[in-house]
This record gives sequence, C-alpha cells and structure tokens, in this order.
Amino acid sequence: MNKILEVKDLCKSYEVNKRKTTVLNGLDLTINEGEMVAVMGPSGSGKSTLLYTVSGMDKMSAGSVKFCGKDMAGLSEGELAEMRLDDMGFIFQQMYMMKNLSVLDNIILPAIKSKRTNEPRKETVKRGQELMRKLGIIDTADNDINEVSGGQLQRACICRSMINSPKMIFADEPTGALNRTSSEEVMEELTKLNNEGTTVMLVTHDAKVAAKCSRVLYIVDGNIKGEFDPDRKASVQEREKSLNSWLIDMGW
Ligand SMILES: Nc1ncnc2c1ncn2[C@@H]1O[C@H](COP(=O)(O)OP(=O)(O)OP(=O)(O)O)[C@@H](O)[C@H]1O
Repeated sequence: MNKILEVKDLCKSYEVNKRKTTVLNGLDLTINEGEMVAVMGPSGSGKSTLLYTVSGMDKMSAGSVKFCGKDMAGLSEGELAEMRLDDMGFIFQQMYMMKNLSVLDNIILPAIKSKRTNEPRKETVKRGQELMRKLGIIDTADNDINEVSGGQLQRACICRSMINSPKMIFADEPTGALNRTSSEEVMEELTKLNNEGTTVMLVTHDAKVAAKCSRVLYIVDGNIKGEFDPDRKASVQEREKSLNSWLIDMGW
C-alpha cells in the first residue's frame, strides 16, 4: 500500500492575547492510498485543526507532513496552493462558496484556476454538469448559492471537491448540517468516490457516518488516543454497534 499522507510529531499551537494554546501535540499518523478515515473526538480536541494542518490550509508549528511523498514544509506558498488545487479536494463547514457566482460556476472554479491542463471552458462546464447530474443537483446549476437547500449546497461542495479529480478529499463535518436522508446520500457519494480510488479523511461527530469508513481515529487533547477498524464485511448495523461500544470505551 502506498502512503498518501505521512504525519510525524505534528504540533500546532495558537497564540491569542499573548497566551499560547497547544492544540496538536506531537501527533503521528499515516494514511494509505484508498483509505477512508474518520476523525472523531470531543469538541475542541483538535479534529478540524488536524484536517486544516495536514492539508496545508493552515501552517503547522512543528513536525512534518508529507503528501504523496512531498514534504510540505519544503514547498513554497505557490507550490502548496497548486498541490491543494490539483491533488486535494475540500468539503469544509464554512463551504467557502462565492456568493456572486452560480452553483455551476462555483463548482468549476477550481478547474478554471488550475494550470494543470488547458481544458477549454466548454469542456470544463460539461464535466461540471456531469458531476451535478451524478449528484442529482443539475436543476440548480444556474441558481445563486442562496437559492438552494443545505443538502444541495453540500452536494455542490462535493462536486467542486471532485472537479480536479483529486487524490485525496478532506471533509470537515460533511453531513453536519444535514437531515438523516441528505446525510446518507452525501455519505453514499463519498463512499462511491472512495470505492473508485479517492482517499478520504473526514471529521464527524456521527457514529453512523464513521461506521461507513475503513478506519476511525479518536482524538483527545490533540493526540490520537485510539484507532478502530470497522469490519466492512459486517452489516451497517453491526458496524455501528461495535463502533458505538468502542466509542464508549474511549470516553465518548
Ligand atoms: N484560529 C484559531 N485561533 C485560536 N484558537 C483556535 C483557532 N482554531 C482553533 N482554535 C482552538 O483550538 C482548539 C481545537 O479546535 P478545533 O476546531 O480543532 O476542535 P474540534 O475538535 O474540531 O472541535 P469541534 O468538534 O467543536 O468542531 C479549540 O480550543 C479552539 O478554540
């Protein structure tokens, strides 16, 4: 198995009003290509910070992060931005959609910005529309982003995260704001993507979501306290049940 993400002794602290808070505290983690990893843990334990730091969205304070064998600390801001644009997909809570663009234009924006290919805009639009069709939101293509539901917007975020065919998708609470049906649909799409070979790392508070992953990490005080491998051959109910009892053991 090829390693896609190698994290060693990762530390991250913030300074607010001259007071230093250490959020990640010497964390080690390896994720192999094709894994779907859930990050769980109490509120404030550092889950989102971990996601932002290993994906290069935020600067680490110490340690090392290698993505596809490349040491992120050795990359310039421009090289990092290119890596994020071409090789990583993001589904983050704040969603970061541009308010003055339609849903479709938001989805294709990363492809328009990418220098990797000189794909004509017409082709990019076609690919964006195909993704929207696949995720069942093609009818919203020309809508403003405030004219769609939370579930539709989350699916649009998934389309956008996929438009450059990334090697890995980072998702922070991808189902957080959704009802059970939308949440299941979004997870179905992420699982499909993962089955097609995309590595996924997602933060969630929902054991139902985590049970669909190949590995669950439990973070406490900025470090991994335990890991759990849901048995993907077992039924969804069985996986959830064993995950829930493991979470209780972890202090959930
Ligand atoms: N930009 C920032 N500046 C200062 N402190 C921050 C910043 N971002 C996060 N923190 C602090 O770092 C700690 C961990 O935050 P983080 O968002 O990673 O936790 P989390 O486990 O994802 O929490 P939740 O489950 O509530 O989303 C918190 O105490 C938070 O206040």
